[in-house]
Amino acid sequence: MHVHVNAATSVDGKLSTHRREQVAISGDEDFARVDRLRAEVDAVAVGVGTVLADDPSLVRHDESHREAERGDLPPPARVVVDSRGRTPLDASILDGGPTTYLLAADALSTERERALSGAGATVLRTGGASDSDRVDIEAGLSALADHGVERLLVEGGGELIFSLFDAGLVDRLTLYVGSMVVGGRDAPTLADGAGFVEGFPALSLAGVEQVDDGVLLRYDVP
Ligand SMILES: NC(=O)c1ccc[n+]([C@@H]2O[C@H](COP(=O)([O-])OP(=O)(O)OC[C@H]3O[C@@H](n4cnc5c(N)ncnc54)[C@H](OP(=O)(O)O)[C@@H]3O)[C@@H](O)[C@H]2O)c1
Ligand SMILES: Nc1nc(=O)c(N)c(NC[C@H](O)[C@H](O)[C@H](O)COP(=O)(O)O)[nH]1
Repeated sequence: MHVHVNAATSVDGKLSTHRREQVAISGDEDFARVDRLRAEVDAVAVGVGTVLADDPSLVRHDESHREAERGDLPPPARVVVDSRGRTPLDASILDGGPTTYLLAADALSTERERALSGAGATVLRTGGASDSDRVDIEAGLSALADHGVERLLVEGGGELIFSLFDAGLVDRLTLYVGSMVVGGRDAPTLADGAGFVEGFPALSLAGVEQVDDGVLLRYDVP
């Protein structure tokens, strides 16, 4: 599976405020670029932290490119990495649009699984990671591959992005750096989790361009 991570940070590397409230870091041009990226993939994923903070729908907003970019392909599926089923039953991601896969661990109760399935989620239990109750991310991506997902766009947040780097599963990173300072030692950053102390993932810079009043950085991950 090809995994493309896309996110937007402030110049000080923050994804949002210390209150974990969504900040529009991208401008119109960058949000339109993300919309086009969604057209190139089979599924768009976030962690449940992002669902709880931002309530994204992860659908394409501008369908005008769809014919040229996706042909007859169905709209991209949505994915939430959500060990215990914390996704609210009325979340926008469960709006009855494209398929929404919920990658869950053993910590998901059968009662909550039933409720989420009833609300429209396709629950894929992938077991727990060996060191936590969380979703085993490698097993989760394999389960998605079994459902035909070959190209995955991950839109955050920092916990999920760290786990993907930690597991060596990121193929490409596009990072929009908006010209603002958010600050806050507890504000989410591009890669949170436990952090690395050695074996830092090395990226290969593949492009730099100005978008809106910020900078778009493109990296390949060798
Ligand atoms: N600027 C941007 O581009 C951007 C993009 C996205 C989000 N955001 C911001 O980022 C914040 C949310 O980020 P976040 O880091 O808190 O949340 P996140 O990465 O979206 O979700 C993290 C949660 O996913 C679940 N999870 C399950 N298995 C996991 C695994 N193997 N690895 C990592 N997580 C796993 C965990 O909850 P359980 O243990 O309950 O399963 C974990 O707490 C919000 O403030 C949002 O506004 C900004
Ligand atoms: N590219 C980008 N720039 C930002 O400034 C920002 N705050 C996000 N945040 C990611 C957000 O949490 C969601 O993943 C979707 O970008 C919103 O999804 P909708 O289109 O509302 O469904 N993403």
